[in-house]
Amino acid sequence: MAKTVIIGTNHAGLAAANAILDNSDQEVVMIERNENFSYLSCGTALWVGKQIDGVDGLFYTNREDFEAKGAKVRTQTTVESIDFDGKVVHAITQQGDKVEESYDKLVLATGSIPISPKVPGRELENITFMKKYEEGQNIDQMFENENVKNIAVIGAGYIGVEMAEAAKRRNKNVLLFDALDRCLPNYYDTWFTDDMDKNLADHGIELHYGELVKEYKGSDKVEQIVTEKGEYDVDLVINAIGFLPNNQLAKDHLELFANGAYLVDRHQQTSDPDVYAVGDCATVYSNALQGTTYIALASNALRTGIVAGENIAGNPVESPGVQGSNGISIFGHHMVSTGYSVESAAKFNLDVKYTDIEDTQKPEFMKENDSIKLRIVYETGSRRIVGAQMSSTTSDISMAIHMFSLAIERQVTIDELGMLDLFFLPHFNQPYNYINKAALAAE
Ligand SMILES: Cc1cc2nc3c(=O)[nH]c(=O)nc-3n(C[C@H](O)[C@H](O)[C@H](O)COP(=O)(O)OP(=O)(O)OC[C@H]3O[C@@H](n4cnc5c(N)ncnc54)[C@H](O)[C@@H]3O)c2cc1C
Ligand SMILES: NC(=O)C1=CN([C@@H]2O[C@H](COP(=O)(O)OP(=O)(O)OC[C@H]3O[C@@H](n4cnc5c(N)ncnc54)[C@H](O)[C@@H]3O)[C@@H](O)[C@H]2O)C=CC1
Repeated sequence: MAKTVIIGTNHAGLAAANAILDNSDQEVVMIERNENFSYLSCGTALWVGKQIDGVDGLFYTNREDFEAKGAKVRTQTTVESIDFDGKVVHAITQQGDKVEESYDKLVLATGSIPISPKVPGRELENITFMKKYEEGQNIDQMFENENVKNIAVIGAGYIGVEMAEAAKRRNKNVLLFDALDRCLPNYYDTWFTDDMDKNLADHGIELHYGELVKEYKGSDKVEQIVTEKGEYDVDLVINAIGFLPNNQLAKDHLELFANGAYLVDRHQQTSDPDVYAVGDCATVYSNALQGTTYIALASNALRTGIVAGENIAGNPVESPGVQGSNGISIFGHHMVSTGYSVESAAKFNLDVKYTDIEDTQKPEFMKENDSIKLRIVYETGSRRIVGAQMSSTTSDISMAIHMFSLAIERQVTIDELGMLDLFFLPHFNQPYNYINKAALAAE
């Protein structure tokens, strides 16, 4: 019987395991360093910000679910090395016992690692990342402590903005830092981030943009951070300046992308045909870019896991590629985006134009009505849609961004979108939907 070993059993590894176990009778061995399975870190800010009742719902499966399907599950076991010629994985348990597993196919699902700022004083206590469940527990306890008053969040990306909101909801003084001059610069244009920055400031979060941390000071625990512009008293620092792929085990054996991610094809196969890579440790194919890139998202982890698992199970499945669709909701202000913003398109050398609309969602006579901002980004020559960004106080916009994701995948042009049949009912939208209106107004 063919045997597959999966290293790392968070979202990507679990999706791959399910796909193999559900579609074949292969032997599957799952190896995971942590004790827990399937921690949805995306719910951390909701949990530590006390918007949901506790952490329990943030785990969606457990080892028993996989053992019931016939998998051998090794938790609290760390893979130390892989013999790619002999096809053997070498691991060590928490008790120090050496473990070996041979394989026919190997799935690398080792995820990502938060980037560590190389700043003096980084070894001090009360400086943390926010990725693992244990880090969430630690932050939750720190928030509970009344002596912990001042929180510095470094990086105003997705994790940083969400953690800033969570800390504020726990009545802390929050200082949010970013190297660039605004929040969420990787996902949205200024037209959107200006609103989010106002939202953050209106809720009492101190914004320190364009301000790099140079040093952490303190005796045992961090007490101050020093930037180019000043010195601030802090009791807790949360570092959130991005992820790097965790390529430790195979970086010397496999072909890598520019940032070190395992380079994979549309079947999730690496440069070694018996080795697949999925989730945050691997590249993705971007339909907006029409090329390979790196986007660390749980949604990508799940889909890439399924693709690898199906292929290993014997069903040749090709990934349709991704758009990097994402969303954020802070103090009731929702923003969603897919593909590229105008700024990020420039970084990837895409020549684009854009069309904007600011409108109410429904006809004016409707009582409950939210305003909506929409920007559609399209390629100058081909006119295919390569991105969209939306913001509103209604979460309905999330459904619209899904349509833009499909439009990018299917290479729909801005002109085709203008005449797209979008229904009208006052409860939902206007006779001329804002999407049609924006597309028709395109240059
Ligand atoms: C706070 C936070 C909020 C987020 N919110 C969202 C969101 O709202 N939406 C979204 O799409 N994405 C979100 N993300 C990103 C998302 O969590 C990641 O993209 C996703 O976890 C990637 O899944 P993965 O399985 O590829 O990797 P990981 O989740 O990194 O899991 C990798 C696993 O491999 C194990 N492992 C690594 N090396 C070894 C080894 N040598 N031996 C054994 N085991 C090993 C690790 O212990 C880990 O369990 C968020 C991330 C964070 C941190
Ligand atoms: N809602 C969602 O979909 C969420 C997704 N995620 C994903 O998890 C991954 C990691 O998230 P983040 O760490 O927030 O990365 P990020 O890429 O979203 O943001 C990192 C931020 O740090 C800033 N930065 C970089 N170096 C810096 C430095 N030295 N000093 C100060 N600022 C610096 C960048 O300008 C950027 O704004 C991302 O891929 C993200 O998309 C995370 C949370 C929520």
